[in-house]
Amino acid sequence: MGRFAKNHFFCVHFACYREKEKENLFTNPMRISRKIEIDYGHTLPNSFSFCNQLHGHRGVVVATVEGRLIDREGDGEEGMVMDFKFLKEVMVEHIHDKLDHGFAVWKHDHEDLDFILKRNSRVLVTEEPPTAECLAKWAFNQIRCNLPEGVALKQIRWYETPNNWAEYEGE
Ligand SMILES: Nc1nc2c(c(=O)[nH]1)N=C([C@H](O)[C@H](O)COP(=O)(O)OP(=O)(O)OP(=O)(O)O)CN2
Repeated sequence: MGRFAKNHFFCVHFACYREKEKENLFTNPMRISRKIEIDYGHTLPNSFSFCNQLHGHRGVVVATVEGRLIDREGDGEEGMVMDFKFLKEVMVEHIHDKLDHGFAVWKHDHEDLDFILKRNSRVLVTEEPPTAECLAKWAFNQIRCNLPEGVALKQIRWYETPNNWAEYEGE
């Protein structure tokens, strides 16, 4: 192949590659994550450690969602999976505002439940002991159905402490 032909071949292929890349940017799904912080109390009554005490955490919750980039020209969310601001609003309404400064208590922990229900107005009664695992699952189910069309929840990561966390990705 001559030099001109070679250059032409390269340019055509490069242009196609750039077009494809641009196309993929909007058609391949991408993931974004948002973090919120939450102060809550809990107790694990059957734990063999100090976790069986009534105690509190500053939890950190990270939601990861997946979707295709919005390509509607002029749209405020153009080039985004969804605006971080809207993801935060969903997390605040359905996770933070249900537990922040409240207490998570296991439904079978009758002794603590009786006391906490008398004492606190914000109580989350859990199906399982309120471990990081249980709360990650709860948070997942809280926001799963509250996301915009075309955006799927992929994971909730629940940090009980800076060193301990659980991840849940649905069933
Ligand atoms: N698998 C799980 N194990 C434990 C949970 C849990 O939710 N899931 N929870 C606890 C306790 O509630 C406690 O909050 C964790 O205590 P600890 O391990 O002491 O956490 P720290 O980050 O303070 O520990 P460092 O050793 O200082 O890092 C227990 N287990």
